[in-house]
Amino acid sequence: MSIDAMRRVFRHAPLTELHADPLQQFALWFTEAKDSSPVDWLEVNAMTLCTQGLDGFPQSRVVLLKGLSGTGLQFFTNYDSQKGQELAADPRASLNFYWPHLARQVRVSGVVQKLPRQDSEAYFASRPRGSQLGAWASQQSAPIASTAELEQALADADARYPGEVPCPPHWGGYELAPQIMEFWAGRENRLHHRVRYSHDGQHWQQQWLAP
Ligand SMILES: Cc1cc2nc3c(=O)[nH]c(=O)nc-3n(C[C@H](O)[C@H](O)[C@H](O)COP(=O)(O)O)c2cc1C
Ligand SMILES: Cc1ncc(COP(=O)(O)O)c(C=O)c1O
Repeated sequence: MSIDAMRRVFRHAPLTELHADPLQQFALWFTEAKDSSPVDWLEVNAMTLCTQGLDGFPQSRVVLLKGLSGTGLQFFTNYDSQKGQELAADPRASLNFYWPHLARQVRVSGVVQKLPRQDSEAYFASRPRGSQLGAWASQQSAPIASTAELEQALADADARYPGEVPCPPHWGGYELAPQIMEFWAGRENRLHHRVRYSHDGQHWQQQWLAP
């Protein structure tokens, strides 16, 4: 099939009975996405994180949602990475989830803050040893001469930490506290349902948008 002929007709559930709190609405949709996933390789917690590049160009990449609190969405990364440097310069960011099996999209924008150190350390301690060593071995986003360099750095970290692997100081989590969240449900004739929540400083307001 040619690229231009590729399209799906969405016949999924309409948007109804939205929770007053968008993070609670998100939790409901996330559970549905997880529980209805048709294949085990679909990472329903994968989300596109968009930041403002230091040169002004938007930058995006996929990260994994690793926690949901009453105040925001959490992910973990290298604080010295490109995204880490961008978030240090401008903490405003957006997240996007697309769950194709439900024809649902969630769009979030807000401000990130680093998680408390003990939360990052606790999450790091739960990761497999190989991933922990990888966090020491990789200066994420820095140029490298070859992948052999990475393998050597992994072996060095393995030798340095024969027991427990500590959380690198440059590694940890962020929480994005939403200011705007949009819930999108794919519908027939491209007349999708969209509801945008925005926070007026005190309350969440809901607004339907044209698709
Ligand atoms: C499915 C998937 C999940 C990923 N999850 C993470 C993650 O949680 N944290 C992370 O640092 N990188 C993750 N990555 C790698 C990032 O997409 C990205 O390549 C890396 O963080 C470097 O981005 P940066 O140079 O913009 O900082 C993931 C990639 C994919 C495809
Ligand atoms: C480089 C990197 N860091 C962190 C993560 C977050 O996931 P985990 O903590 O499960 O490895 C990922 C996931 O793909 C990743 O690629």
